[in-house]
Order: sequence, then structure tokens, then C-alpha cells
Amino acid sequence: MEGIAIMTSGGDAAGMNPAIKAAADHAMHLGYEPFLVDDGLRGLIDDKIEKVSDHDVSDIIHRGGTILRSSRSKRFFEYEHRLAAYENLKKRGIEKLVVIGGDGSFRALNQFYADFQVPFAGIPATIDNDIPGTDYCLGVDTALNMIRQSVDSIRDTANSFRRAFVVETMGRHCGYLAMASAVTSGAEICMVPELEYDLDSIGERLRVKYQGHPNFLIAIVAEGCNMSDYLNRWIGDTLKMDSRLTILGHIQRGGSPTVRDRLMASKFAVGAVESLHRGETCNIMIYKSGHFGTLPIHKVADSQLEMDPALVAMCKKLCK
Ligand SMILES: Nc1ncnc2c1ncn2[C@@H]1O[C@H](COP(=O)(O)OP(=O)(O)O)[C@@H](O)[C@H]1O
Ligand SMILES: O=P(O)(O)OC[C@H]1O[C@](O)(COP(=O)(O)O)[C@@H](O)[C@@H]1O
Ligand SMILES: [Mg+2]
Repeated sequence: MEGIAIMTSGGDAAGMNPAIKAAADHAMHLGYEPFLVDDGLRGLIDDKIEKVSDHDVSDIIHRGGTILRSSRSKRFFEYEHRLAAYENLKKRGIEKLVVIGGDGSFRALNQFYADFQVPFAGIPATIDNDIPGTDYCLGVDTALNMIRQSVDSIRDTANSFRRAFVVETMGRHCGYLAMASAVTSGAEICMVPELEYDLDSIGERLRVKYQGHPNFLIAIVAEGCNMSDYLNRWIGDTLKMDSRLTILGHIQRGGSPTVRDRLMASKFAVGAVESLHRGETCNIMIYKSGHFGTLPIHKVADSQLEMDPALVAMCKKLCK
């Protein structure tokens, strides 16, 4: 029986576990022997690969993170370690890979394909939502709900003290989490790496809004801007409001996957196994303009990330 290995790699994201389960189930359904790789690329090198039993993937659908654990591996950049990974797959008859991860993980598996011609199918999973070619990556909805819940709680105390709160969301280079959160939590300010900001005009807008009687204020800032501290001090100095900074951090990566993440995970996972079954070699699962599909990795790697223009337009009003 031909083997298919399933792994998670890069930053963990809610939805990885439902994707593991659906990929293993569908691989079995099509007559493959599914394997699980522990510890991401590191485990591939260190031979942490086991056959899947039904027990391994039962009772995981509701769990956050990844039962397979994940890693970022410096060694995978070196040919000798990728060769060790290849030998580990070869000795078990594993000829195909499903990788659930982000852009970095897809680049890694593309390099692996160039070296040893092991076909892979990529399932986009990163709370950053920064993979070109797809509107959605697993983990984003769960992270957004986590942020919404946190900002709703912050709003209670902000209102009670008429304070300003700067809330920093994750997003290494991408402001999607911050933008979607700013709009859905009614923030007064939003700062993201993609949009220019103008503090003078923000100040003017808020002075007109408050007419000398500042209410509470919520500012959402993406970590990629490196502006949270500065904005917190600026609000105190310029708007004369008592301001506090909350960095949400890794809390955004955890939590039980939402229904949307579970459903998207199942559809991406079935698509990934089907893509490999059709004999395709380096495809990424995508969800674009309401439709599921696949894109070859080179198109994903060469494309620019496109943000939802309507969301961008709404956020432009919050950074001026
Ligand atoms: N060009 C590459 N060649 C080999 N390995 C790579 C390459 N790019 C990324 N990787 C591996 O992929 C891992 C995951 O990428 P990373 O950007 O950390 O996470 P994500 O997949 O979530 O974007 C990296 O830690 C590294 O081991
Ligand atoms: O968990 P770490 O290594 O501190 O990395 C934090 C980074 O990982 C993320 O949570 C997710 O990024 P990736 O999915 O690309 O790995 C970023 O938002 C954040 O900047
Ligand atoms: Mg990434």
C-alpha cells in the first residue's frame, strides 16, 4: 500500500487537528496507508514518523494547536538533513506528503520536491492569513474570535475608567488580524504595516469626535508595525487620555477551532489528498472568491498578497 505522510509545520493554528483527522480519514478511504510525522520538519529529519491508527485521530477535532506538534527547523535548509528526511520516508514506502502550515513550510517542501521529487499538497494554516492566492488560512477565524472576546472584555474596563487601550495583535508582516479586529470591535484607531498612518489627522479626528470630553478609546495595532508602545505614549501626551497597552500575544494562537475552521480544515484536507491522488505534485489548497481550488506552489510564491479591498477601505479611515 502506498504511504501518505501528514505533518504540521511553522506556527501552529487552530484547525490543524481537524485537518489532520480529515486527511488521514480520506487517505484511508482512497486506499492509502497514512502516516503521521511528529514535530514538523524536525521530526521528518529525526525519523519521528508512525503509521496512523484510528485511535490517533479520534477525539482531536475540538482541540486547538496540533497533536503532531510543530517546529521551525534551521537544519531543513541544509541538503544533508533533507536527505536524511527523504531516507526516512523511503524506507517506509511513503511517496506523498500533506503539509499543514504556512508559506515557509510550503517553500521547504518545494525545495524537498526539487531535491527528491516527493509530491506534496499544502494546506494553508497560519493565523497571519498571509499566504498569497487564498483568501483564507486555517486558524484565522479562531484567532479573530479570541481577539474579539479579549477586546470586548477590555472595552468593559476601558469604559469604566474612560481609558484608552492599545491592543496589539499578532501578524509578523501582515495586518489582516488587526484590520478585521478593528472593524469588528468598533476600534477608533487601526495601524497595520500595509497602510500609512497620520497621527496628526488621527488626533484631529478624535478631538472633533470627543469635543473636549474624551470617552474610552480602542486602538488595534498589528505587531508588524512596531508602533504599540509609541502609540500608547502618544495617546497620553497628545490626547491627554490615560492609556494602557495590552499585547495579546500567543493567546491568539490557541483555543478550540471554531466551526468555520473545522469546516474549512475538512474541505482543504480532502482537497489535498484528492490532489495527490490525481498525481499532482506541488499544489496548495486555496479558497478564493468563495470557491475552493488549488494553485501550484510557484504561483503562490510569485504572487502578491491581495487584501480584501472593502476591508482596506474601512481601515484607511481608522489610520488617519
Ligand atoms: N527555502 C527553504 N528551504 C528549506 N526549508 C525552508 C525554506 N523556507 C522555510 N523553510 C523551513 O520551513 C519552516 C517553517 O517556516 P516558517 O516561516 O517558520 O513558518 P510558516 O510555515 O508558518 O510560514 C522554517 O522554520 C524552515 O525550517
Ligand atoms: O511563536 P513564535 O515563534 O514566537 O512566532 C510568532 C509569530 O508566529 C505567528 O504567530 C504565526 O506566523 P506563522 O504562521 O507564519 O508561523 C506570527 O503572527 C508571529 O509573529
Ligand atoms: Mg508564515
